[in-house]
Amino acid sequence: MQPIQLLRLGRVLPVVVIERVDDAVPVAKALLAGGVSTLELTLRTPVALDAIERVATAVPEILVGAGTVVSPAQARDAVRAGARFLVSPGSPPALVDAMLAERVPVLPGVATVTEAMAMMARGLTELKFFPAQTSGGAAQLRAWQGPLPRLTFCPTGGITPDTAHEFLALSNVACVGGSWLTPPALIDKGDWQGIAALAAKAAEW
Ligand SMILES: O=C(O)C(=O)C[C@H](O)[C@H](O)COP(=O)(O)O
Repeated sequence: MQPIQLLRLGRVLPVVVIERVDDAVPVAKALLAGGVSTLELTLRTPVALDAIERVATAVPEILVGAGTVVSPAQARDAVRAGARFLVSPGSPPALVDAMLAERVPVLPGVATVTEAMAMMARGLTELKFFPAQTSGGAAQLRAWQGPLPRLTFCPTGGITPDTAHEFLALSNVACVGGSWLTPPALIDKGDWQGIAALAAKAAEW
């Protein structure tokens, strides 16, 4: 799969933090039930790799990737656990090398024109724009359309259901990322229907 195909799988890429590994499969099933076919499981908790493995095994219909990839070792470990794509908040060269070596779609993060140009120079044309809201929001990406016409972004960071449409209206945005589909309060309560309902709203975009 090419990165552009990953970005076009849906208009929203859920960013999920799993604290208890037993929550991983029900969260993935709830997102799928709501019509969302991808999820980015962040490597921010000790159970994250186990959670990726469980989702990859038990819910193969959803495409699970790893987010918050900040070290080369994490890129390798995540793919071994079953991650089918890799997302990073940043794009330091050694990390991007390690992510590309895994031969899965990768979305390194950029927040400036120079960072975006550095990725373009490596032949990467699909990027995460992070942190989207505080790095200039949709206006920033609109300003990049002229000088960087070949790039397509998945903005993430501070996006809400109310602001998502400003980004999705741009020709250089394929999807938006965000954690609002899987709020910790709903996960803690085991409110899988609530998560499915949030996913269903976003799946209509
Ligand atoms: O963990 C990563 O890889 C990141 O780059 C950060 C996340 O994508 C954002 O923290 C999600 O942002 P919110 O939707 O505002 O919660």
